[in-house]
Amino acid sequence: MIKIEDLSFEYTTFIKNPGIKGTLKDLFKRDIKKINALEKINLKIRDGEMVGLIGPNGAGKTTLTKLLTGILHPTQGTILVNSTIPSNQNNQFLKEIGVLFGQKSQLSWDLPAIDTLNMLSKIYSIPTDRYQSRLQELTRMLDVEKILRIPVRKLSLGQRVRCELMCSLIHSPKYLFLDEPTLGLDIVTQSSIYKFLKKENREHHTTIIITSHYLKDIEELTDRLLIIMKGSLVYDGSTNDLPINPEEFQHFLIKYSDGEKQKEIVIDAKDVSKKIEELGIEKILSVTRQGISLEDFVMNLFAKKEQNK
Ligand SMILES: Nc1ncnc2c1ncn2[C@@H]1O[C@H](COP(=O)(O)OP(=O)(O)OP(=O)(O)O)[C@@H](O)[C@H]1O
Repeated sequence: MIKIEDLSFEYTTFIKNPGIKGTLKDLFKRDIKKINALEKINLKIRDGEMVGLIGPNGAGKTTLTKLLTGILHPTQGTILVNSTIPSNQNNQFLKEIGVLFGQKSQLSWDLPAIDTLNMLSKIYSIPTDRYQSRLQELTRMLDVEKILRIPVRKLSLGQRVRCELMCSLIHSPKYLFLDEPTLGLDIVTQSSIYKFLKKENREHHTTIIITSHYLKDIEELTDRLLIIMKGSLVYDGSTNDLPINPEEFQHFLIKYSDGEKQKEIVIDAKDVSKKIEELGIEKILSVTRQGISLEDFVMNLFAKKEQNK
């Protein structure tokens, strides 16, 4: 169980004064600026739940993930993950969590992923037979047989993300924290990763908390949605209970070739297949999902709530 009570977090930064005079002044006295990243968050997540955390840039999603994994210590309030305070970072706690930050890599650029995995098995003291069977299971589920022994620098982004997921899960953690794991991936790879995560959750009862900018992705993956805006939790509920249909905000960018020129068109999700058919599949260069504007979405959500009062 994850239990968060009255959690607030404030970053303290130093203001850099401009020019040489400013730099000299900074040597003697630094001006401090406080940023409220999270304010009074209360939340409970049961073991085995899959929860989606969404919010616009700067909402506080990464800060919350860092607090849950013990990288940051709360300014106020408490967090308990399986009755442990994450920022105490005891060894048992570290064995119970898996983390994947989309923009940070656990893999070594010049080494094949299998070397990192072997190293992690030692760090987590996984018994050899358990390590081998988990390695086989993840290799099969993530379809990485052919890429585990290739230096990471030669892999595509999608292949790298699959190897990163292996590293986050090799020690069979009870809690998996994913911060934008599918950033930059095409739709097919995204949905194969989501399929994998659902399976991992179902078969191992792993609690998964996944952060994204995209409401639609979270809707496909989880039943419970948390929306965070400017450091506050503004929605905690089932994706089915959302008073508006997220499809309304979903659109795709289709790039296609029109003779010699490359063209592009933005289109509603519901019209995508019709448009592809119309243009002719052979002309399609790429189809990318465009994130909804979360601000629009949340504004709409609350506008509807106000209307219903
Ligand atoms: N190291 C830091 N020092 C100072 N302020 C920070 C730091 N990291 C984040 N912030 C600020 O805290 C707030 C929350 O940031 P956070 O990265 O948690 O948001 P986010 O929802 O993850 O955003 P994004 O989707 O852009 O990653 C923002 O105002 C951000 O500018």
